[in-house]
Amino acid sequence: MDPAVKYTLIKKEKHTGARLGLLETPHGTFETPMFMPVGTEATVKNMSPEDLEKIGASIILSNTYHLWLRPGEDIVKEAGGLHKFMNWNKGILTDSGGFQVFSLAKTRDITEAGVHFRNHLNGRREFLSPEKAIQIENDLGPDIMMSLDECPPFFESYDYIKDSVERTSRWAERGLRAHRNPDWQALFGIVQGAGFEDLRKQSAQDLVSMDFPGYSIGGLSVGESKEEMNHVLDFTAPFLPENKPRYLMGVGSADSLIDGVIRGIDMFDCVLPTRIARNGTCMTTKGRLVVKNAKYARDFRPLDENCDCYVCRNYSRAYIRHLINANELFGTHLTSYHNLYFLLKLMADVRQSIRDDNLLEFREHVFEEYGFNKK
Ligand SMILES: O=c1[nH]cnc2cc3nc(NCc4cccs4)[nH]c3cc12
Repeated sequence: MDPAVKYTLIKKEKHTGARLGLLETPHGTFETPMFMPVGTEATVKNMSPEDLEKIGASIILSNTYHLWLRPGEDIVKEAGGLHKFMNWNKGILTDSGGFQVFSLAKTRDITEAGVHFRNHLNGRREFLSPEKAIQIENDLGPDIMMSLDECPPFFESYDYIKDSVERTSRWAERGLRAHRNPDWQALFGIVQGAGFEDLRKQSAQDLVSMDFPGYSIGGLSVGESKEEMNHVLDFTAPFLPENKPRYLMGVGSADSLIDGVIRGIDMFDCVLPTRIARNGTCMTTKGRLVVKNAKYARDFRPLDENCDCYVCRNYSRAYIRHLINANELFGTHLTSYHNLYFLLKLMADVRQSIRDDNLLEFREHVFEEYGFNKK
């Protein structure tokens, strides 16, 4: 049986662990490394599918937790699945809900069977098991889906993390058994283990022994420093097979994306570009620009003078500032469009620097110009 998703390693960058790859999915073949915009409730906020296509988005995310609670996976299934429901014909990946339960739900209790929590919308008691998460993702119909895992606090005790890793591995096994559509939906295992090298190794080895078509590295971008995240990636990525995609969950700033690619990561997602856009903060090649700031009231330059996106070619800081301050939805559309373009363009430049074997020079340019070296 053909796997739902096939990764081909095209080229290794000469001086780092970076890889140029191709990810074949039932909805197209896409280049990696890639950034995946987040569309939590079956829409990338303030963006149309046409605009997402225009800026080069290949795979977008939606969330099992949110769509299960509202509108219900049954409605999405009846619509013909997520691609039809949201009119997106390229790749879709769903997270499994565990992380959202821990970051959104009120009161939650984790047991071997699964996680009990109160629905953040109506306060009702809910229960999510590894099997239930897989059933929801099978019904939603994404190309790539995640096993139910526990994303523990990064600074928990060794014993807590060890127990959590072992339960996450048992849940991954249960998810594999419950998965109904392995020929057109690729189930990824999620490696946990916080900052402990031996637990990251144990988690990776458990999941690799189950032969998933791809692996996520979870438990990061949860408040630890960028140095700590990079250190965990240094020793975790090599535990994963070279011929499978590696997905770092929740990472989406220019510096972290580049440092993740250097350490062998192929796929990234983050709410950051669209979340900060909603309060008028823009990513630019000269650092962050808070466009609602009064100093831009008469600034008729584009958000970013080095950007060739539709927004930067047609609208000024003064106009976008006005829209954001007037709570005009078009304003957040423009800032969201630009921020997503910025990260997708950055990843295109990263892929080119892998082809040219000059990723470290590109990193230096970005860190210097975009202001990441400033202490
Ligand atoms: O271990 C994980 N398992 C399943 N999903 C995740 C999603 C994740 N997203 C972040 N960080 C990005 C954030 C988004 C919102 C608050 S933090 N870290 C994450 C870790 C996990």
